[in-house]
Amino acid sequence: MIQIDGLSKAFGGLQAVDACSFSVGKGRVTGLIGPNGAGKTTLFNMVAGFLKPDDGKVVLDGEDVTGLPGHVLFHKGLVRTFQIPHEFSRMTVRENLMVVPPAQVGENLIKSWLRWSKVRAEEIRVRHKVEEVLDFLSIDHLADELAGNLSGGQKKLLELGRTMMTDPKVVLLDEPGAGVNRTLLGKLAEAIQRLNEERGYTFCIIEHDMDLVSKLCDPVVVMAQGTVIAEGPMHDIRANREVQEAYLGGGMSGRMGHHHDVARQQAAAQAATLTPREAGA
Ligand SMILES: Nc1ncnc2c1ncn2[C@@H]1O[C@H](COP(=O)(O)OP(=O)(O)OP(=O)(O)O)[C@@H](O)[C@H]1O
Repeated sequence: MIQIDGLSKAFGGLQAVDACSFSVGKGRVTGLIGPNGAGKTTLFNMVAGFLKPDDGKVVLDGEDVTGLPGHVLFHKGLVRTFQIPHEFSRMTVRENLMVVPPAQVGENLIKSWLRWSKVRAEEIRVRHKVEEVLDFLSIDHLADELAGNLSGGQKKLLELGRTMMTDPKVVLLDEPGAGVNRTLLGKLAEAIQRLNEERGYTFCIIEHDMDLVSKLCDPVVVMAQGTVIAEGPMHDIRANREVQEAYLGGGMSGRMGHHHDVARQQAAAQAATLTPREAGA
């Protein structure tokens, strides 16, 4: 689905992403993990068209899309979720879904604004879609709530809902689990799983919560210092010595020190330890 080939990006003297290559397979949920500062977000920004790579290629469904801007990729079915913009917090959940532009918008639709019947038909289609998304994510009860009043986890569900409005082919999720309580985390994970299994969505997910990664992602790609150091099922990744060293060595000190938080440190510690189940106990 997406081939990332030798992608590189430097910021001044810092090589944030360094000849990074891997694939995101169609119909899979690929996890992207690695210590703080490994280059994951920078890589995502290049794949989603928000940052121009210095070198390398991004191929989407056989088409070279390197350096194409985000809105062009969006129309090709590749979307990246973003936090709900500040100014949308005073709109309701339903309104937040209504205003997502359809991915296939083109001149026809713009012209059609002159033709009342087509406008009506489009509005009815969008309204149906909104109700369907609210129902799928079990957030119908929040439809008239202001987005600004939602909890962290509810906001993530709404972000996923906004993505669903565009019927994407491949979705890049940047830390869907961050700041989400356990109950909503289960709901979010289930929604991602169902979108993948029932609707064929392909996902690539950056995540620090290793439980969530084990539950959702196969394969898992590990980045450290801008390159891919391991790739495979989570079970193998946890046992991989180079991965353990990346987390315990550079990961928690030195160049990576731009932000630390407890969850990330726990995730790093977790990645380096076999759970009893995985150790065969
Ligand atoms: N716009 C920028 N200008 C300068 N340096 C940057 C910029 N964006 C990222 N970096 C640096 O590039 C390196 C990779 O950062 P990136 O955010 O991609 O890592 P990450 O793996 O996503 O980390 P985290 O898990 O902490 O979010 C870091 O050292 C970071 O400080």
